[in-house]
Amino acid sequence: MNLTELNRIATAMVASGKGILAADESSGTIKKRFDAIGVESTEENRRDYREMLFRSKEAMSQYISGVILYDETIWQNAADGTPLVKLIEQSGAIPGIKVDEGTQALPMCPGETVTVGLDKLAERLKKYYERGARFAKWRAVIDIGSGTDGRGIPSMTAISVNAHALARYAALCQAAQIVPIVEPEVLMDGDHDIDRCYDVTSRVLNKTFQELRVQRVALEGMVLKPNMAISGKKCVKQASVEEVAEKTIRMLKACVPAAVPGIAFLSGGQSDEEATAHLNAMHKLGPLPWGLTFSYGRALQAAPQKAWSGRPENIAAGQAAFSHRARMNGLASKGEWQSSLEKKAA
Ligand SMILES: O=P(O)(O)OC[C@H]1O[C@](O)(COP(=O)(O)O)[C@@H](O)[C@@H]1O
Repeated sequence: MNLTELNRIATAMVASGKGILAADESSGTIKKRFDAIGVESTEENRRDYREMLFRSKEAMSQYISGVILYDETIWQNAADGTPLVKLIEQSGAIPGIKVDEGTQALPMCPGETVTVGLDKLAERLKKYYERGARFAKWRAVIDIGSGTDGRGIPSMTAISVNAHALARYAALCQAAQIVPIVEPEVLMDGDHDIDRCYDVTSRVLNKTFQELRVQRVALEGMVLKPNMAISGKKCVKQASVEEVAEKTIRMLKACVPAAVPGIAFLSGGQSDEEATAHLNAMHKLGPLPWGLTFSYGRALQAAPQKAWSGRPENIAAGQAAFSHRARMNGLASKGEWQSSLEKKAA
């Protein structure tokens, strides 16, 4: 393992003013997104849509540091035969790959899951590296709620097995000279308040870093992709932007060692503008010990998906919508965003 090189890539992934495009929706998730805009989820439509994003010159060259791909996409070529990975590289961004294989029900823990995909991972990573991937991603999913048997979740069992798998994955990545994005997502579904999210996320992060240490993962060669400390979607009292920023930074400072080069948030179902405003507000609380940016899926893609709607004549509009969101988030990653910039563009 060349840790200097892993650290160089991890640092580039969270460079100031840039962030990560999460375009790694699995087949089920992209179908849901396409259903919402009335587009059939065929291999060609998925390719055309993603090609549109990767050919968005302004967004890709100025505001996007890296792109997380799904297995299908990393092997796909653009309509003119250029591998999509090459389009990303040519724009100056780093290609990455989602390597988890989704979740499975966790035995003895009703309503909870464990993320799978460790079998043969070493061999898969080798092939992805040869294809150009320089980082990878694995998402663990932790739910907050009463649980199907009323005992309350998450259980320590779910937190522990997911942290163990994340660390196993991260160690395999580093051995393959690939930077692991470690993503323990605490879902914002439910009616819990921000303080419950803060407590659960803190437990999850602490356990994850404990496992990373036990399994000898070099913290200097990884990126963390966490959720923010935020109110559940159905919570009657929604925390303000300032409260989300203040509690998220307090939580991360308590749980994430400064040796980690960067943190890149998931958007988790926040609206586009909320996700931008929260990241921006956090930068007002600096200086921070790590790079802090976005790795958004929905909050970067909802607008371009709508503008495109599967029509070739809408490609320019889709790219303009993507470039706008990328620019807004790029500014937020420096604390330089203002809501008036959104209105101006509209
Ligand atoms: O399709 P999956 O595997 O459920 O992944 C869901 C998505 O969640 C993410 O981790 C975060 O996306 P969001 O910003 O939309 O929450 C993406 O990288 C990924 O595409």
